[in-house]
Amino acid sequence: MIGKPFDQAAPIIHTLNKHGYECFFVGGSVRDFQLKRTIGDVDLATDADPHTVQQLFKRTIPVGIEHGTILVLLNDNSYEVTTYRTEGEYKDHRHPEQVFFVDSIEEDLSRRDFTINAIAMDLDGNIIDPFNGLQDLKSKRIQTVRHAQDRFNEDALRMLRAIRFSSQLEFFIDDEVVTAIKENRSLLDAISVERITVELTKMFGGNGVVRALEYLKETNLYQQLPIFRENEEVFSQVYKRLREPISDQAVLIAYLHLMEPSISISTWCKAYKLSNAVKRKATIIHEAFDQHQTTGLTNDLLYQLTFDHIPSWNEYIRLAEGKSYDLSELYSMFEQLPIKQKSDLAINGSDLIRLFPGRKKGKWISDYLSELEYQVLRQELPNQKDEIERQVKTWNQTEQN
Ligand SMILES: Nc1ccn([C@@H]2O[C@H](COP(=O)(O)OP(=O)(O)OP(=O)(O)O)[C@@H](O)[C@H]2O)c(=O)n1
Repeated sequence: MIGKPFDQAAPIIHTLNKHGYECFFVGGSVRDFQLKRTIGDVDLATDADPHTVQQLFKRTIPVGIEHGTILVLLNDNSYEVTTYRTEGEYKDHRHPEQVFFVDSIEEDLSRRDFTINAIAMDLDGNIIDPFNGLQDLKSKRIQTVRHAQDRFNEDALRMLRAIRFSSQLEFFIDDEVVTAIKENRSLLDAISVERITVELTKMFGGNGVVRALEYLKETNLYQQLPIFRENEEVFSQVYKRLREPISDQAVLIAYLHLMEPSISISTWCKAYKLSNAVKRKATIIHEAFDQHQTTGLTNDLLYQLTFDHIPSWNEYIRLAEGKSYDLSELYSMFEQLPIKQKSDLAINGSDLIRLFPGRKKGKWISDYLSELEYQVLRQELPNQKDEIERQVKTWNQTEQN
């Protein structure tokens, strides 16, 4: 028994063991467990071949069967179960031409990127750690498994991953690794923008983002990144001014656009293949800034900022810091809001159902609640239960007439 996410996956290990196979937890979940961080996906490695894994479990999806990975569905969770493997020649610094299944967990661990990601753990919490990843976790060091140059030649994204982990975990990167990034940075050109975007998003959202920017500069890796590549000045602005993590993609894009207004939100979104939803949200945030600067926030924007579009006011305020708005004004605006989150509304879904016993549950409940939040936020309606109930009853009557 080592804790919830692992214990939930225990039946997979038990089943494989019962049939004579090994199976261990590997990768990020083991790393994060050792660091007492929140654990994301739990991945497993086994010596059973992918077809055996498919046969042993009722619900499976062959998500990456050619690389030995089967997704096993268990209760409400899913787990990647990958057969021990090494990777053959890489033809393009992205994908191994072929993978070879191997017999031991140690060999499997030896193909992984960093020592801190090359630790395996069993159900009792026993560790297999041939590359001293635990020691590196203690010394907060990012070091590749064996030679950095080889690791980056296999998958160039690992250069960005090193810097992303330095941000998320607030670790330093080993000198040999920094040098290898400097020397091999052009390999990143082979990597798809989508994969780069995933890493950059995690990097900018990490507590060590300032340190990550230092590494991007020291290694010149930023020169391989869309837009920064062609606009050195944009990178120097961000490098000089960004002091806090920004975890939301839209806030980040709005921020980058603020740094250099001549590069539009849609240019950023196109270059990093971000969705239209991110683009819309970034545009709203930007409008909020502009309006705030000239006329103060309108009620509509205030509503959007509070409930729909900004994950937290703190990020908005941080963004404003970059433009030196009067922050005390923003704070006091927030303090004065009659409701600061949805649950502050004096009425909830159950109250609405109780008010209209004959009415079937449905979308009308969330529609009513949204409209009420909006009116209360705009101070058109006081946040008092009796007043709100009176208002709702009038809507109901109008609908019935
Ligand atoms: N380019 C890569 C990507 C992944 N891995 C290995 O595959 C594991 C799982 O990768 P992934 O899920 O991408 O990252 P995590 O390390 O799990 O980190 P996170 O979940 O925080 O993104 C890593 O720990 C590492 O052992 C690797 O060696 N090289």
